[in-house]
Amino acid sequence: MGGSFIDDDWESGSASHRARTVVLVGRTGDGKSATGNSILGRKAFKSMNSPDGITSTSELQTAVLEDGQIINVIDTPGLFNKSAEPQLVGKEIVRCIDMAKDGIHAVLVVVSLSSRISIEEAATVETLQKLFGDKITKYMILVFTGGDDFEEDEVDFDDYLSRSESIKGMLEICGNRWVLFDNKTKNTAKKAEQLKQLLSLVDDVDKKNGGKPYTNELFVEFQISKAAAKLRDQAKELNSLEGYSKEEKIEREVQIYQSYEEHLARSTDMVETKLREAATHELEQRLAEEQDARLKAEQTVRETRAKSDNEICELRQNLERSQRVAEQLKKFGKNLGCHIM
Ligand SMILES: Nc1nc2c(ncn2[C@@H]2O[C@H](COP(=O)(O)OP(=O)(O)OP(=O)(O)O)[C@@H](O)[C@H]2O)c(=O)[nH]1
Repeated sequence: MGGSFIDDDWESGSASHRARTVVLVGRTGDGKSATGNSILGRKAFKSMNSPDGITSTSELQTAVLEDGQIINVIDTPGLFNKSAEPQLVGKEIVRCIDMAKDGIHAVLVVVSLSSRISIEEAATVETLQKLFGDKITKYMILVFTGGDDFEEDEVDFDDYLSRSESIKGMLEICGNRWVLFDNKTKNTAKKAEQLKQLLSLVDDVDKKNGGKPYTNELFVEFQISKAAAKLRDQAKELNSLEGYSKEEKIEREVQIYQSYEEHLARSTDMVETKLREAATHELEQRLAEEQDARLKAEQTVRETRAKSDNEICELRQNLERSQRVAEQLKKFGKNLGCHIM
């Protein structure tokens, strides 16, 4: 795991040499690790091509780009897969926050074009929004992987984007910031161009957010737990301090350790609670949609039944009318002396 490389230029706002941290999120297998490797210019993250390629825990890697910019890239497991356990997701998010330390400059939502873009991809964006608030959407950039497949099929990409309701929804949330990536290309000019486009979007995000990376109360809570961790480490030095009894040193060490554990547990609890709220909200929303659909279906059945009742009634009236006419005709025929069936 690397660190965050904030240097002196950071405060003065010089974009050229300050470190920026981007986080890759998305469904398992959508190309997060491959995109991370394209950004870093080396095979730093294991991609699915390798036998143990499924990312199981978040990882940070750093690169110095050609123009001297330092970029920290955090690769994450499929945090928002439907099967993901909230408890594990909570721990992973806390781990990410630990790695991002000073905040996140952009959230790269990776979406593969080779699989059908589904509700699950849209859910990634929505869950992030529910978990971290609307503010996070100002940092989001959609990265579509599988650009090579698109070129082969000669499909117009803008047209493709406008045809999918899921994509349109995601684009709207992400402020229409997107880039198409081909992680398979060997063409150096193409590699450089797609990276340039992505970094330019990161620049836009940075400017729009006044150069402030994303942080929230979780980061604050985590910073406190980090401070407590520092104290815990310092506690080891207590032994060398003069003027304290052995009991006092042990008591202080226990206090410091507990403080660290409590803050860490609080950060994890906060994430878990938020995740559960998001899941409950989603469930409630789905139930409401289902109820709505059921009510509409019942209404349609009622209307259809009422319509058919009317039709039956009308048919019956027509039949009675025809019978009456037939009776009259019969009488009329008798009067005339001919036989009508
Ligand atoms: N053709 C093509 N394949 C890609 C592209 N990007 C990624 N892939 C492939 O998609 C598969 C999944 O890529 P990964 O980078 O491992 O996906 P991931 O999202 O990191 O998956 P996890 O680590 O399991 O969460 C691999 O076989 C990649 O080679 C791309 O732009 N084009």
